[in-house]
Amino acid sequence: MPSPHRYTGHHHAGLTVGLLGGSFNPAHAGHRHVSLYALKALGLDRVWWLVSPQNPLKPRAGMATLAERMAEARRVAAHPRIQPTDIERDLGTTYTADTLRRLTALYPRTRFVWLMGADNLRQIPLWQHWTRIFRMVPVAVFSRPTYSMGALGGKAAKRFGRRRVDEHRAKGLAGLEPPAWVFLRNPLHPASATAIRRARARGSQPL
Ligand SMILES: Nc1ncnc2c1ncn2[C@@H]1O[C@H](COP(=O)(O)OP(=O)(O)OP(=O)(O)O)[C@@H](O)[C@H]1O
Ligand SMILES: O=C(O)c1ccc[n+]([C@@H]2O[C@H](COP(=O)([O-])O)[C@@H](O)[C@H]2O)c1
Repeated sequence: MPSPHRYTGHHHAGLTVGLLGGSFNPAHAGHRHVSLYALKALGLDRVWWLVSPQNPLKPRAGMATLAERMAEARRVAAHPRIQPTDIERDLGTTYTADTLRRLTALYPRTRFVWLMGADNLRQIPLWQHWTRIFRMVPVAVFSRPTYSMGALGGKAAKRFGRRRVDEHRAKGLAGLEPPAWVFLRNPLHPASATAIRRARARGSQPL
């Protein structure tokens, strides 16, 4: 199957696509776990893993090449509906607000949902034009060990508090007018890329 960005808009007519942006340095079972949960809970047709050329807030040191991260993401995804893509490289975007503006223009009939872990809900007020992200597409946030409480008490959750929908409406989220977001009570998954990098540096398995 070709990578998603080589499709043209009309092939995507009517599809509902979750976008999981990340450094994927490296991809791990946690990414796969939340993607499978999102496919089901949100009724998505696809999840695209947007393997970021470079997170604007993360150091370049220790970042594997995009080609290496893509290759590992393909191995880890191993599911026909989970599609790693380096489309941000082709679009020339690193800021999520820019990526979403370009994707929604390129695929006008596709319904996109932005997916992220609770750590990023906490951090998103530091992203460029972050409120535009909430105004462009519905957002689904995954529970993640240690982060969920802090995220729900954070600035983004408060700012868009009145636009939060209950999880029992998660299936309809993609069809709601943004801003609309849901906090998913998915089973927790402990994997983290930081832990994997540390373990690899020590030559051991992550705990
Ligand atoms: N175990 C997990 N549970 C829930 N969400 C996760 C999990 N791992 C990653 N995510 C989410 O997936 C997206 C991409 O994650 P990313 O590639 O940054 O991995 P990471 O493990 O958070 O990396 P790092 O430790 O380097 O920050 C982010 O929105 C992140 O919150
Ligand atoms: O737009 C921004 O300013 C911005 C700042 C930090 C992170 N992001 C995006 O957030 C997603 C998660 O990044 P990461 O590195 O935590 O996996 C990824 O798609 C990044 O491009 C975006």
